[in-house]
Amino acid sequence: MATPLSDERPQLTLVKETPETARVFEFEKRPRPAWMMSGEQLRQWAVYAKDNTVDAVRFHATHSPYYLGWSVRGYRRLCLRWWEARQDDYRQQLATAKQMIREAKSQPRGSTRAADEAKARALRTVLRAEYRGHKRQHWIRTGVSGLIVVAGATTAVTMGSWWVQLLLALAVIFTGAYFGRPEEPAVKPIQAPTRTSHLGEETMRRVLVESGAISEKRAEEVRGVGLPHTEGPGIAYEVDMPSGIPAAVAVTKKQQVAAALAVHQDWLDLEVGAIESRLKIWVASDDPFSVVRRSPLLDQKGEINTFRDGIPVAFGKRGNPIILHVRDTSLIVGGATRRGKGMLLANILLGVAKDPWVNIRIFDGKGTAEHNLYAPLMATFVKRNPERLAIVSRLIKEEIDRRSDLLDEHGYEKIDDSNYAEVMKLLGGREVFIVDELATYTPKGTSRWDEEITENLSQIAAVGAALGVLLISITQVPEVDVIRGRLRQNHVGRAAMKTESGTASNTILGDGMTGQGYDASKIPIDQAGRFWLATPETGVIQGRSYLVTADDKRQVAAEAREIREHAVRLPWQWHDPIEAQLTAETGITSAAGGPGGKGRIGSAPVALTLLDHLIDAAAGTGRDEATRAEVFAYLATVDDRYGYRVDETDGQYNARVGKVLAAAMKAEGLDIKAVKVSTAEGKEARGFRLDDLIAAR
Ligand SMILES: Nc1ncnc2c1ncn2[C@@H]1O[C@H](COP(=O)(O)OP(=O)(O)OP(=O)(O)O)[C@@H](O)[C@H]1O
Repeated sequence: MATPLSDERPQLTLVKETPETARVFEFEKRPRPAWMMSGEQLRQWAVYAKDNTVDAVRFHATHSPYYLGWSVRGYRRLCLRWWEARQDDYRQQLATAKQMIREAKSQPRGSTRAADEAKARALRTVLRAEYRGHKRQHWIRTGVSGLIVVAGATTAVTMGSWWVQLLLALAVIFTGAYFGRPEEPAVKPIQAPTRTSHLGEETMRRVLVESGAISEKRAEEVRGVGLPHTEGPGIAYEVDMPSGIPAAVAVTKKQQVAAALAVHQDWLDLEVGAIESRLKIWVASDDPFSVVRRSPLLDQKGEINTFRDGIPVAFGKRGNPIILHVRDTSLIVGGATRRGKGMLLANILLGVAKDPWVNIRIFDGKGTAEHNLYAPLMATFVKRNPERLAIVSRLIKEEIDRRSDLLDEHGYEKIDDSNYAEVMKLLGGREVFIVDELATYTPKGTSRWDEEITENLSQIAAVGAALGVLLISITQVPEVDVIRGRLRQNHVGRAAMKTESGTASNTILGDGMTGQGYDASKIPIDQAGRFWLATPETGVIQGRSYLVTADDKRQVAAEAREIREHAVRLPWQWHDPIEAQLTAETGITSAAGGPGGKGRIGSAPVALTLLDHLIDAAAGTGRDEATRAEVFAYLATVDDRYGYRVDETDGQYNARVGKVLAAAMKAEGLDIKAVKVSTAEGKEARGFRLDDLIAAR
């Protein structure tokens, strides 16, 4: 018995498998517009369309004076076209035929001349006939279309109602306007707008999402507050973050925000606004420190009260002046060589020089001529003399005690704006005590007095400010053995010019500052004078000092001299207890730079080398370089061998002192080559650059 076929077995068939029917391509369903699907949407659409129409009518109505102008231009263009069509290029062709006749006539008599002339004349005749025909045709076409237009218009005007006339008038204007459209687009597209110039709500949404401060789905919740507006060289704006997200989140993403805006993070300010969720942003589309600015003090005449008003020494990111209150913040300025420490000091000096109540005392450890111009104003001015610094710093410490007692005796708690004038008279002014180049004085082993100097300066920095004694220390060697821990800590204000390394930057600004983004080693090399400043009043900010030229210094020194003379505050006009004591102890004064007026004083000055003199000579020109002639002239003031001899010609003099200099340089082991420099008149000459000389030191 045959077993029944199991269900699982495939059915056998003799017919080949039928191929699958070809798939019909399926279109995606066409989406229907929302207004078709719902009455509500349709009503909205109608309102929208109506508003648009009203807007369009209003816009075009207010622009009708333009369209009338276009229309006039359009009809003029049509007339020109009509005239050109009438001429076609027959005139040109006729002119060519006439030229051909002239050329044929100019040929020598003969068969070719006659034949060429005949051919040209025949051509002219044919062209004239064709031209006449063309003009006739043109007139007929003009006549017919003109007749239709005139008849139609007359009928419409005479028989049509007012709206037909209106339509006709509009058609006339429209036709003219159409042909009279301006050839250039009326509004030129703004040229390559920078991304930052579009700072607004939309940009901020994108930027905050791209920087990772908020998620994409919350971007719509970012709201602009007020309008983006220009502030200094950039644009300022405020936005409210989505609820629950503090603005501080965006502030921590400064680098990413800067990247999203396509700017450097130094060109950007991010701050938390009046409420936690409000973000204040300021951004420039270019480096705000790439410019050089002049001190506003140079235009200010008369005396200055630096205690009350401070000194504008630099400009900030937004072009705003950075005011240094030389009042209760001792300051340390550090940075690599030629990076602008001296320029910041020059700005401070502009202010204090014109404040008659400030006793300026400078200990210049570099020994250059940088401060010589101010010498006549200075209560104390000494170059490279550690022993004298040790004495003066001790005397200033004693002066602090004297001041404290005096204030106490007279019932003053401290110096402030209300008692300023009386207290100044009582104390004999404020002290601004500047040590320019700590490395000459404080590192271990530089002199017998290094410990004493470091200790005295640390104490003055710590307690002096409250009693009107302010210390400003400068160093190009920001290393811990130069600015020993206590000395640095006691300087409340710190300014770091470009440094060689992040460690050097931290030595000035404080440990861990690079980690927070305050790294002076990252300051661009081509922006001398730029710095990070940390003071209690300013917080940590960036700035660039104003440029002060040698001429500016001269001008200010002269003004300051008058101001101080008038106020009876020039060094010899008032009793200075510190200089009196110093003279008693050492037998020599250093008021106004001492007897020579250049700060070279004392029984044991650091011996000045030839290199010191060369540096003085180059710095003294105000151009940071000196020609050989200028160097010789300077050396002649310190060494007789460089002076002119009787009967010596210029050539002989130059040859002789050139040899003396070469021999002296060799003896000191100085290997500095004379290079091309500019003279004061801008010509070329051989000489020495200050940078090279300082590098040699
Ligand atoms: N704010 C500034 N704007 C423009 N140029 C500046 C500025 N500051 C400094 N410079 C330029 O840099 C040069 C060096 O500046 P400065 O003499 O102040 O440096 P320094 O750090 O004191 O040098 P040194 O190491 O010799 O003490 C200046 O001669 C000037 O040309």
